[in-house]
Amino acid sequence: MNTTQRFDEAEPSSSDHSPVNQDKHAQNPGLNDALVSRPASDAVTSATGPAILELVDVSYAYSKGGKQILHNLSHAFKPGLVYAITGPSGAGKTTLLSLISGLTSPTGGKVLYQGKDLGKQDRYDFRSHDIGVIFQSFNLLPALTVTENIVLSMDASGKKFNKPKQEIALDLLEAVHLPKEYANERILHLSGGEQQRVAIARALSYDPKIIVADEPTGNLDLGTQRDIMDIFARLAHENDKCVIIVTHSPEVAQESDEVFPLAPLRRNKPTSALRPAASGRH
Ligand SMILES: Nc1ncnc2c1ncn2[C@@H]1O[C@H](COP(=O)(O)OP(=O)(O)OP(=O)(O)O)[C@@H](O)[C@H]1O
Repeated sequence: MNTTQRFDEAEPSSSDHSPVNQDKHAQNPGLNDALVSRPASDAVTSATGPAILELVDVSYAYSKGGKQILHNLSHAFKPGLVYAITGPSGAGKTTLLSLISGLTSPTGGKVLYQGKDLGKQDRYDFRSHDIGVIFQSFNLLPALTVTENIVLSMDASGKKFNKPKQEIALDLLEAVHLPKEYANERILHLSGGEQQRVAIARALSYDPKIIVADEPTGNLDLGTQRDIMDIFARLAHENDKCVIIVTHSPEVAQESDEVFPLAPLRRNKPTSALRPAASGRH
């Protein structure tokens, strides 16, 4: 487990095209196939390898009000693990997710992606290829169908895929345990839990290395919550993704490999205590 603090704000990204992700236009290797069919015994983890994302003395103050939210946070996020960012309301969890996903830049310190300063990379490119974000409100387009929502993200990524996007979308539905009959259903006709699964499928559609989710199990029943967590665990442990989840749920924190608790800045100084993986897997 982990103890830390928080950070950042929303400003346009700089566009220094660092050669960070050399394979970003490579063919999609078929994450969905692996996620559907790979037996648990084949689990792969590179959790002992280098960090894919790193916070280095990250601080953040919103320009409006100037209140500092995060102060000198440092932490390494590795592929192959599920991380839970926890903390009371207002501690800065969503702010931290904005920094990690390149939506905002720290006002102090750096976020490194594959060892290089994210602030000096093309953050649009990062967001459309390298990180999949699952928002609390899903952010799906209600007038479009399930498949159309997924394919839209694939189109926006500019990646080449090794089979038709519609087929990949169907495989992704299977991966998130949504019946294929839902493919042509409009988003508005789906329940909250079903929309959450579509949001996950969409985030996976261009095979990002990092997946972040803001309260992905909020308002879901326990069975659905467990299933969603199982999907995230398989993405990390079998597909070597770095999964970062913001949650208020003790169950979700318990099922993650590492917990990164944020304390409100005014009350507590930054800390760096880590909780060991719940399962002892790593
Ligand atoms: N755009 C903004 N401008 C100024 N202050 C903001 C802005 N967005 C958030 N804040 C403040 O930053 C602090 C952290 O907000 P944030 O949403 O990151 O917390 P959180 O831990 O995700 O909370 P919750 O669990 O309630 O979602 C809060 O005090 C909030 O009022």
